[in-house]
Amino acid sequence: MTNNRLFDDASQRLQLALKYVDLPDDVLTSLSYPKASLSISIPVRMDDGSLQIFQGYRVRYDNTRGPAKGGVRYHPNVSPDEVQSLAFWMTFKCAALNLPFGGGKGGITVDPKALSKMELERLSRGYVDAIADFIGPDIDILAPDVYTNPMIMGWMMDQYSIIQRQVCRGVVTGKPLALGGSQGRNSATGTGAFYVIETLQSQLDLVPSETTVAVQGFGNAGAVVASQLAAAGYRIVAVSDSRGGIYAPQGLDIPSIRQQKEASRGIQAVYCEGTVCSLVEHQVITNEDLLKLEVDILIPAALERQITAENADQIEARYIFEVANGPITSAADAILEQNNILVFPDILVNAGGVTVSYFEWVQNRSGLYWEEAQVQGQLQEKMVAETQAIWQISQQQGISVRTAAYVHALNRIGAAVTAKGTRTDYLNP
Ligand SMILES: NC(=O)C1=CN([C@@H]2O[C@H](COP(=O)(O)OP(=O)(O)OC[C@H]3O[C@@H](n4cnc5c(N)ncnc54)[C@H](O)[C@@H]3O)[C@@H](O)[C@H]2O)C=CC1
Ligand SMILES: O=C(O)CCC(=O)C(=O)O
Repeated sequence: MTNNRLFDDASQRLQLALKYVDLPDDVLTSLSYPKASLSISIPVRMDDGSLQIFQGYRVRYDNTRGPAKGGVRYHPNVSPDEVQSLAFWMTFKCAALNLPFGGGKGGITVDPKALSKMELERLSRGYVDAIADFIGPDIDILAPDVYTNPMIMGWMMDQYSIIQRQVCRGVVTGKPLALGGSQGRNSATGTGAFYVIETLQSQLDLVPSETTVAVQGFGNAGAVVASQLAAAGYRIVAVSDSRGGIYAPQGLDIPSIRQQKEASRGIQAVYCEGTVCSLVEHQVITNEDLLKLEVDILIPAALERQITAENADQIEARYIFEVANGPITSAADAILEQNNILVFPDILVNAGGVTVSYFEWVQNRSGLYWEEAQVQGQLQEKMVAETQAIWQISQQQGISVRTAAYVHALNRIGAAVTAKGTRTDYLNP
């Protein structure tokens, strides 16, 4: 059965994992609701002089292990339910990677492609004006997510600094380098996912030259993991963006697709409108077709709920690495498991982004900036260690890798919740 609320579905993963941890009921009780949720209206003066009001949100799901941390999404489908679910996932992601953060997330219901750059800047600054009392370098730290980027993070950091009357770099990560961003943050989500796959290469019997890969979503996360896998010799046979995709069994030329895409052309246009790549024989496919391809590795890297009870039986991949947040519903998980398709979960696979965000926050606070090699080295170290730990839990306890990742995260969150106690302990010792 499909849950209508994304959050109900998300919290099922927690219920499953609770069977494999030994934690007091207080832990589950305190993780059942977000700590705080904010809904705001953002008035924006449009270029034509009219006034438009946009709806925005920020949810602080949990902050037991540290300030809340998570991105801001600009998308027409952003809703309170989606933002709360994304903040919930951030809580477990930060714990799975042992980052000293809780989980948060934000969003604005908007189609950013329909706004001019000036309108986008006014919207982003308006969002920060409206949530300024709710965020801060020790409270809740913003970052990029779908359809937001370093330029927007720069505006947000600047607006917060204007409000505080001091430069506040640590309130936003994923900033441009010129404003205190970190080397490697822009590519960190895809690179982190690549390290997860690389770490499991021998356990999964992956020989790069014989391994085919399909990637749904060719943005910050998807394009980077596709590039890294292609550079390591994997055969990327299909990629897509919001307008659809392309499939070439002999393999696609990822660097030239990236180049064209960065020049603002859709994926299909790269091949179909006579560019450098047009000689490669290919088929135009839909996003739904891409998911059903017979490939070794499927990487959903776009939005949530792409693989559901309706299409899970048609998935032919051997392994799925979730680079997007929440691309598989819990009902689909059960079907995939029955069909022996191994799923590697979002809270591990896409955690490279928030890991380098943590490095950025550390650099901002210390005032000491790291070389690219130091960032990559520390990212790799963390991704490898936590991937191995989660894989081991999964093997030892005979549970899915997703449940193992939740068990791993829950043990850390549980220790913090227990150590902190609740205020009622003082009243009723
Ligand atoms: N940017 C980051 O650091 C992180 C992102 N993620 C997750 O990765 C996923 C992608 O995010 P980003 O790459 O940052 O976003 P992005 O805005 O850079 O790219 C999104 C990509 O998805 C495509 N897309 C949009 N709707 C689609 C649809 N219905 N079907 C297929 N493709 C579609 C877009 O055309 C674009 O290529 C999201 O689930 C996000 O939450 C997770 C961790 C960190
Ligand atoms: O970099 C961050 O703080 C969070 C990125 C994010 O939103 C995510 O991991 O889903």
